[in-house]
Amino acid sequence: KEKVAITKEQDALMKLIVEAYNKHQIPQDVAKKLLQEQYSTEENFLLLTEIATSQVQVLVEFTKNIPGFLSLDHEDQIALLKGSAVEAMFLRSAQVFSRKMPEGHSEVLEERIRKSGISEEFITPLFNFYKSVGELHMVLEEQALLTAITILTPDRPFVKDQPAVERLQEPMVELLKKLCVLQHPQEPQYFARLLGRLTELRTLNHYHAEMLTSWRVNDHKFTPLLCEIWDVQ
Ligand SMILES: Cc1cccc(C)c1Nc1c(-c2c(F)cccc2F)nc2cccc(C)n12
Repeated sequence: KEKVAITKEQDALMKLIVEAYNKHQIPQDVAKKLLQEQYSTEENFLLLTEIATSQVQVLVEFTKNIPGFLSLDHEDQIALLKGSAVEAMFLRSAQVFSRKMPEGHSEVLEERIRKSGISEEFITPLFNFYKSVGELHMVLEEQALLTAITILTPDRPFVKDQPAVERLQEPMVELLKKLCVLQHPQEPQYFARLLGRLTELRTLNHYHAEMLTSWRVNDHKFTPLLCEIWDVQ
């Protein structure tokens, strides 16, 4: 059985990805509002809009720090960001929700999400996904790599040079595979379970698009950044 070891290059790549992933957190003032503002549906939706906007900013900054991303064709960079934003945000919010939240915050956030005018048909898959990510107990390196792999998905709409994106994604998948073997030796199928989450993520794109439309129909206001990344309004 060959010894699985991380090469020097892989270790350097991992450090870059984790550093980028750690660099950007949701601003503290938004997290503080989570506990202070009152609970009206309007207030909750405004708060979620603020969190979503800061998550898009965090996503853009993280993506720019993925080695090689900025050397891709500029239109492909935009296509990858727009194509992966929902999945990357679900992943990050699932990780924040299931792990990073200070005691009791996740209950408050859950309450606000449930009382923000979002239809039940979206709430259920959202929390099912949060739960399934929480159960994986991913380490930070796995979270950061999985997010980078999601962003570097070659077959997003309008991506012209897919092989160039594959060349960036491939080494990350290889590295994640090794990491899973090293971090979860007693669970040989762990890597497959992680990739299974990516498949589940893709189904959430559909729910998110429906949710955006229903919000627009009810004349909910978004921020310019949310309008830009999801081509609304
Ligand atoms: C921050 C948040 C956390 C949990 C659930 C929700 C609904 C939100 N908020 C939004 C999300 C979103 C996200 F930011 C992360 C995960 C899944 C998401 F649906 N997308 C959007 C798009 C327009 C407006 C908002 C309020 N919004």
